[in-house]
Amino acid sequence: MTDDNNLIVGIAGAGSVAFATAARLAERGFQAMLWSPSGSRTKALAAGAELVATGAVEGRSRPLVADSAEALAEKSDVLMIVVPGYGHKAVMDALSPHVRAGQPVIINSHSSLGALYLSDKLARRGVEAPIVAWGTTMVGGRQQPDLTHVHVSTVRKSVDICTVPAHLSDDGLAICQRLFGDRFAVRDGLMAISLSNLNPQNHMGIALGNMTRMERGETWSQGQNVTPNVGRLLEALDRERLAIAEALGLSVRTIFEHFHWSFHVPIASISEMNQQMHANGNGGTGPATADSRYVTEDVPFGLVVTAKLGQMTGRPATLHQAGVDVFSAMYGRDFARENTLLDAIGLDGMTLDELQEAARSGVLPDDPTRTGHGGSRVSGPST
Ligand SMILES: NC(=O)C1=CN([C@@H]2O[C@H](COP(=O)(O)OP(=O)(O)OC[C@H]3O[C@@H](n4cnc5c(N)ncnc54)[C@H](OP(=O)(O)O)[C@@H]3O)[C@@H](O)[C@H]2O)C=CC1
Ligand SMILES: CC(C)(CO)C(=O)C(=O)O
Repeated sequence: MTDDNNLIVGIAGAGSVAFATAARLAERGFQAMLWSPSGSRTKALAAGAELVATGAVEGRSRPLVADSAEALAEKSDVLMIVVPGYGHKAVMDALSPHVRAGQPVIINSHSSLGALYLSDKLARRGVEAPIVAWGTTMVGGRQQPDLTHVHVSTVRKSVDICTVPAHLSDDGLAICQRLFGDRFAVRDGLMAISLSNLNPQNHMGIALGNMTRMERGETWSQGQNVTPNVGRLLEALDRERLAIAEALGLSVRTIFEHFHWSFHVPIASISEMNQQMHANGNGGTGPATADSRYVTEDVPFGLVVTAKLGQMTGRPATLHQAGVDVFSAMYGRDFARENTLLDAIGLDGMTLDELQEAARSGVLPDDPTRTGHGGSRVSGPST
């Protein structure tokens, strides 16, 4: 790997978090390179415009732009996948033929056991690389319509991570700390990280409580509208997630820790913490459309997974499942069928033991019926 000043971090994605991450990397002295499938959001940057960051990260930088997934992988020392869950499979399919042995890939943030899909694809090429799954993003933010400006709402104090395969954990942690500093909590593997993304449960309560605002395109404060009843729903959803983690013997962050570490407010009830964020000017703005990733990403790629893990561990997540059913009825869609990653890894055909072993090794059990099954695995990783 090259010196810090020459280290290139290739970001697959060009949305809010991709821009905010590029700005944060520049602030820390690293060169970011962006690529996204359509290329539409990187046109201004490719034409020479500076990326301007305001808020929790302030500064101007010049991220490079790659014109293909192949170029991004070839020119980068480290890769980051920074698109919503519904884009993970497509981006992993585009990148995986080009990932080199040992080249770290950070999934920012991890969704739906996607690290397993990617690592199994690499194993089939005989390639082994540290795939680092993050429970949430390091930075939050909103891309502005001119596509040269990002408002960064927060730099989190702590992000939960794990590495697949597990024996590369030290490498995974080292690259994260080198890029972003000492802001990581290593959790006990991919099952823990899969239970550490709180956005699906939080966005479920927020979207249910404010659906008419979203549908009518209103501008509304998200934090202020985590009212006592919405806050209690979020806390109840959290207890379901924690019960699954407990059944698996795993320690994961609580919703109280999440808001404390992410938004720097003292621990209180979830409604009170959100009111404090609002008072601090950091409560965020809720979605102004029903076509929001709070539902279209978080229901199929978040709630569905937690509900399945609840079934597998004998700790039914009835509120999470109710969320899947209620949003499916509201939207006239079957969100349970929209998760392409779970089909591709064949989760429905796996036992809990098989899933836990795959989460450690990064290799899926052989199953020719799986949609992502891509032929024989090459034996032994290449170097
Ligand atoms: N924004 C925030 O503050 C936070 C975000 N997150 C999470 O971070 C992740 C990224 O969020 P954010 O940056 O806000 O999302 P955006 O909607 O801004 O991401 C847009 C990017 O995703 C790409 N994309 C969208 N759909 C697809 C698809 N089907 N296939 C391939 N690529 C696709 C777009 O490609 P193209 O450029 O081609 O249009 C674009 O580059 C999400 O998982 C989100 O839940 C978590 C916490 C906070
Ligand atoms: C809903 C909220 C504020 C908390 O999960 C979030 O979106 C985040 O952590 O970025």
